[in-house]
Amino acid sequence: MNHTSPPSPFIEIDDVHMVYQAESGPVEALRGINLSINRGEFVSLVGPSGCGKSTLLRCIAGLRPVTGGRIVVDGAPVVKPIPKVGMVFQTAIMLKWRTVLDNVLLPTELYGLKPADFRDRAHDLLKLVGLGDFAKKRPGELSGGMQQRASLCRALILDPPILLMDEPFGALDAMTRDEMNLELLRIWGEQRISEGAERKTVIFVTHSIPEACFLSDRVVVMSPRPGRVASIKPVQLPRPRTVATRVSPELGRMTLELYNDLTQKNLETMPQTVS
Ligand SMILES: Nc1ncnc2c1ncn2[C@@H]1O[C@H](COP(=O)(O)OP(=O)(O)OP(=O)(O)O)[C@@H](O)[C@H]1O
Repeated sequence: MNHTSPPSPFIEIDDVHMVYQAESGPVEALRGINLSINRGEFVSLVGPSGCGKSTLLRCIAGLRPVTGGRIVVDGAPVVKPIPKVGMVFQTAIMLKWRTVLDNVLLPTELYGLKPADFRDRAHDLLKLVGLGDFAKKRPGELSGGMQQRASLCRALILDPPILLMDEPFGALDAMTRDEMNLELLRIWGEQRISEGAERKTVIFVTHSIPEACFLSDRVVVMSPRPGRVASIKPVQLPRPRTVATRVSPELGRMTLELYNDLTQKNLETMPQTVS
């Protein structure tokens, strides 16, 4: 008999509830979330505004304690902020008086490490995202897209196995956003920063269904608040995904399916265009 059990998921979200104690009274943000994510998987979260996507990311990172259930990362329950995580937010929060390089190196200081030991890696990462010549510039001299690239480098500086991204490209223009999608996929799996490095596990929050489909292995659709998992869709588009993938009928079909899931309507039969 074969007693080998399948490997346990890298991130396990087990019946998670989260209630904020706001001044106006309790706000139930998450109700009974169950989700297992494997090592190296790229998972997107989509759902209506206020359904708890950011809350779930914060709980996974250990920045917010759950009020029910539990989250286990790499076998250990999350009870405080975990260093295994790099976070990227909608706007690149950069310290404007520091150079781009010193902004990228910030997490080393926060964790009491020597920034000098990470300088080479910071330069490599900046080169990887096309900012090799901007290390000495101040953030104010960079465009929004460039700043977001730099904040991606900052999230990657300690080489965390998990990347949590909260609408990271939502504030960018459409062309830059498309470029950043490709950049992210390249960093995630199609080019490793160091030989033998493991593919990162990514959880990506977005309001854009086509973006979620384009990037992910699976898309998790959340219901309106209190957030629950409404459906989980595997994305079977081949990798590497390219500009051609973006205009493929398969991506269109998948996007429509997810719109239908989200809106609980069959948009295919409605006299309107989906953009
Ligand atoms: N610090 C807080 N105190 C009280 N309520 C909060 C707090 N943060 C979030 N909430 C509430 O919890 C719910 C979920 O918020 P959250 O930001 O996680 O949603 P979201 O899905 O990320 O929204 P969006 O898509 O608009 O960014 C919302 O109703 C929000 O008002």
